Amino acid sequence: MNASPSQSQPFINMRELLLAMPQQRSVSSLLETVVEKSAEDPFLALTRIWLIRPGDHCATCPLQAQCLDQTRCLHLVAERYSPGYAPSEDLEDDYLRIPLGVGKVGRCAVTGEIADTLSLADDLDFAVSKRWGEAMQVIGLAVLPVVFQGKVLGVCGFVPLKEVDMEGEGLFWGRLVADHLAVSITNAEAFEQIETLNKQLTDDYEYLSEELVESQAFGDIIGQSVSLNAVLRQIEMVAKTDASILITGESGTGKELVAREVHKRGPRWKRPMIKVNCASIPRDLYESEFFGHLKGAFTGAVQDRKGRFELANGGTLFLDEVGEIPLEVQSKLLRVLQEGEYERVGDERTRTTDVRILAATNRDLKREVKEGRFREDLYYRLNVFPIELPPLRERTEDIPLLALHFIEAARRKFNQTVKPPSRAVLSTLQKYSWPGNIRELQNLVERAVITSAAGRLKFDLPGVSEPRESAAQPVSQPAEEEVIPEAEMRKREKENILRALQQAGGKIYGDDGAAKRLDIKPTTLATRIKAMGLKKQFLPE
Ligand SMILES: Nc1ncnc2c1ncn2[C@@H]1O[C@H](COP(=O)(O)OP(=O)(O)OP(=O)(O)O)[C@@H](O)[C@H]1O
Repeated sequence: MNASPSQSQPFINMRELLLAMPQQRSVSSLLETVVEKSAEDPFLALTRIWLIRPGDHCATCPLQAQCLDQTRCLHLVAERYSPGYAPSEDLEDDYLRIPLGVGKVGRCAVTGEIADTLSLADDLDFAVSKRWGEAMQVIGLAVLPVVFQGKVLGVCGFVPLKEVDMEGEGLFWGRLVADHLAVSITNAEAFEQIETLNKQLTDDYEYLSEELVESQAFGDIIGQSVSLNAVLRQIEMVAKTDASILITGESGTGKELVAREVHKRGPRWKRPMIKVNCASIPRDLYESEFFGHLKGAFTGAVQDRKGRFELANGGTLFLDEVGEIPLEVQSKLLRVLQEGEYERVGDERTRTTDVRILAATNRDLKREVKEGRFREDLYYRLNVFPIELPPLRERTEDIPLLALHFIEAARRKFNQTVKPPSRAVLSTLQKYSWPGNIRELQNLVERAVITSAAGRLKFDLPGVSEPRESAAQPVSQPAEEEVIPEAEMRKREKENILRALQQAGGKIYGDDGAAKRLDIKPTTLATRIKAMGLKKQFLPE
């Protein structure tokens, strides 16, 4: 039993409670606060709160016939016994749901009026256990409606001890708590709604941004060859990490394009990707280019200048033609890559930077290492994840697509009307060996568009007589690949999601959830499920 409350001041906690209530941002924390603070009051044995909620057991409720509203009833949403008053045995649980209009609590919810508090027998009607009440010698159950702007939200029940003047001071505090509770519930519900809407907005935003990225996925990188697809998969895999990447391949194979794609899809996409063309820097200016300089540090340093590492801080630094960096600069580069520290030329102050390094070269860096022209430790630093771009002659399937892509781009750029090339022309383009790779193809197409007469493209392939336009059909589609209509795509996406949900037993989150199987974020999946109206079928109620 509780220590005698006679020395304590009744309802002392209630003042604190009144201050704490409006600060709660969720209904559950609010209810917890009320019952917790009330339980600390030495004059209360038990506090219970019921709120009106949709009826969930109406069909099996034994009191259904007496219920005045067969769709809603009072749900016990919070309760707390004061220390020393907890029942030692399992009690009947009739009070978990109370029909509107039934018993003292149910009547209070209908009339919105404070019920008489001192009749023990009635008090215990469907509200607290009679056995427990008698054993604890409580005087009854004070029942107060929780009313906001004339609408009854629920009922508060306080079980006071004998010492309490429940008709006077007790009633006063009880009323204050119930009234504050009504306002605080309404506020907390509004907060919860705002939170839900906010979350939904964030999810929608995330989803839409993802959709946008997906719709632009590799939008700039054209090609469907097996070797290019392998590169695209590598990009997809590594872009999300912060790993350094060494992109190798002949000149004009798209190394810079790949670097841009990696940056765009990486964690630093909001910050810039700074490019340094290491082949175009004069030998004695490398340091200044990388790390910056102070005014007067050398002849020509007329003002302070930031280096590329400083500019790229927080973002990505793309070291193009990295194999051209002289040995003496390589050690300084290694230091900044290892420790993130560097000094501007002419400055003693050590600065720090945080950059993701993407490097590209058309040299065989391994051989450069072997022959002592490239530091081995730097090579391994840069080559955490290698991506090798195949030359165009090894992916000739991509040539028609690329040619059409460049024709369209050049047509718009130079505002020219051109006829699509015939299959015969595309086939000739495919047979050419393209020493200059995609850049060469692009240049050739641009020239053809500029010099086209009456819309007829004239490709000037070195060493090849002019490819003849046959009378055959012009090619509008480069390959015989199936084009899937939008509605069909949506259908397939929906089926795929359903399949994943079925396999995951309706579970979205977690390692065995559907989102993992689809390799998308659970929030994204949840939004899609909602948008596709799949919720009812697959989500747990
Ligand atoms: N798969 C592709 N789809 C569309 N355009 C491409 C593709 N690959 C390369 N290009 C285009 O070809 C040109 C050369 O590409 P890029 O500059 O990325 O090559 P690179 O390998 O970095 O060349 P270099 O070694 O000379 O620096 C660019 O205009 C680029 O946009």
